[in-house]
Amino acid sequence: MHSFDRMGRKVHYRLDGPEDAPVLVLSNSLGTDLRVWDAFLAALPGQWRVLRLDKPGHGLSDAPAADLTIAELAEDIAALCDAYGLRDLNFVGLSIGGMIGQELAATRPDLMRALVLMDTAAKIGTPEMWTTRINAIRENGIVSLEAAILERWFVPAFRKTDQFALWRNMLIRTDDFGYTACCAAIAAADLTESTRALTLPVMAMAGDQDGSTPPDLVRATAALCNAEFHLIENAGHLPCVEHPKHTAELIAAFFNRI
Ligand SMILES: O=C(O)CC1=CCC(=O)O1
Repeated sequence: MHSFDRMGRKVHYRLDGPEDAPVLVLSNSLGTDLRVWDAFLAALPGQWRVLRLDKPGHGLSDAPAADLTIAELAEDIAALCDAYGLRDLNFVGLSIGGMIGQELAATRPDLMRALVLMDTAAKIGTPEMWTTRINAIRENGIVSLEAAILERWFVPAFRKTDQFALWRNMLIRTDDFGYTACCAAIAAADLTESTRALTLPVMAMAGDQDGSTPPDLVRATAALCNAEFHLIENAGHLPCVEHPKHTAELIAAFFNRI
């Protein structure tokens, strides 16, 4: 368990695996912490030096003092990579984590080797949609939206498993301000032009039942940067949780092939 200081707030991160292994960076979605990758990592073929971190107000990281931007969230990762001398990143970004990956690929191409966009897009939703969500959370807390969020995250069969209650706990224990600060970052971001200009290898995937970033939205972002696209069947917004083995094998094969 480690932390580093960024603009007066502590960022929780983990760096695991052999120092000489290829570097894998895993960037989480809104309302999840770095445990969203646990089953995926257990199923991942090969050896990797794995960096994971909690966004502000998520997991064990301090909440931010103000709204965030995707650029600031990307700088958190870049600062950590610079501090450790991590280069040639194989980056997997889930949802807002994928926006952070697109931003990093555009602004710090010296760091990046390849990018996987998991259930994400160059632009997610509309500013009005995010403002509605932010206001609802400010008034009534994240608990007031949990049912709708969890329906987008998981398919009905997964919502009947024992695990489901634990993922719900992760979501509702997210700091309300940390969550809305990240919503504000998504609301303000349109990465279409910078993603269109990317030249690194990109693979995209989406759960067939993802209610947050539906397959057609992810396909459209994949088309911007000539990414191959994979549809994950019987999956919602978090296919690394619902199908850890399948997604881990697809991603390892991509990083090993390019
Ligand atoms: O709709 C949700 O809550 C899921 C989501 C959208 C962006 C993100 O990171 O997660």
